[in-house]
Amino acid sequence: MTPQLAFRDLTLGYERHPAIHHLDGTVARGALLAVVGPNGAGKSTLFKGIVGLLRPLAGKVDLCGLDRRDVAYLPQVADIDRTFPISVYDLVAMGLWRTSWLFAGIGASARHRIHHALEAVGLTGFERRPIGNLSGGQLQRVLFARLLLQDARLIVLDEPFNAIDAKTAADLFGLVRRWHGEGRTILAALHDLEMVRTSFPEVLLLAREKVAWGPADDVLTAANLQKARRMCEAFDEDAAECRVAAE
Ligand SMILES: Nc1ncnc2c1ncn2[C@@H]1O[C@H](COP(=O)(O)OP(=O)(O)OP(=O)(O)O)[C@@H](O)[C@H]1O
Repeated sequence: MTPQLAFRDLTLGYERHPAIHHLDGTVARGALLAVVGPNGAGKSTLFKGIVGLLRPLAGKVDLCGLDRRDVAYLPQVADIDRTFPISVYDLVAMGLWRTSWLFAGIGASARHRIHHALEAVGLTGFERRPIGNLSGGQLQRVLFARLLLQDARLIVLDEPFNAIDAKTAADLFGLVRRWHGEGRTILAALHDLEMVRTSFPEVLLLAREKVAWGPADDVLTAANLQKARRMCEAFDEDAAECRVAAE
């Protein structure tokens, strides 16, 4: 197995209070990994650590030689400021930042790619709409169009199918399958365990630390899920500070 991402004794947290403790493990190149766990288990925190929005309190996230620009991130829709005055077209075009210099303008080939990305998510005709006027599902489609343009090797999706209808979820999961078929490495935080069981070969069950990691059927047992719930409920929000790695 060729590793694409590794956690090495990784501790992440806020104001030095740990939210993820001493996580170790390796994600293979081309993996399709679901990250599951109760509310507050640390899934979003882990993803923020992977994409560099959160600096480890201890340990390390190893991208195994990948440039950060080769990592694409879909934040939770709730984290997006929908009052920001930007059109669908411009938000999707931001997916090209790796290849286009934003202030240089967008050329014909880039316009073509944006058009195709919007078509792929079923939003042709929405180009000039401000994002504040979109439904939750439409906004999620726009964010997937942006991911399409990013063309990243490692894709991190935080609750990509939350609060959207079944048709939209199925359409967007079709894109995830396509990326998986192209050999990209995908991590997705999910609450729908049925979807995880049927569609994700590998699962990491988190409860502030690793509860289990492996094939879905081995990880999603009643005993493991109960253990994760108990661990989250028992977690001390004021747990001792972790020393910063650099100290
Ligand atoms: N910006 C922040 N500042 C302080 N604490 C935070 C911050 N963001 C998250 N936390 C805390 O870190 C812990 C892990 O939160 P996180 O959002 O990673 O969990 P999650 O598994 O993604 O939860 P959910 O399923 O509800 O989205 C929680 O106790 C949360 O309150």
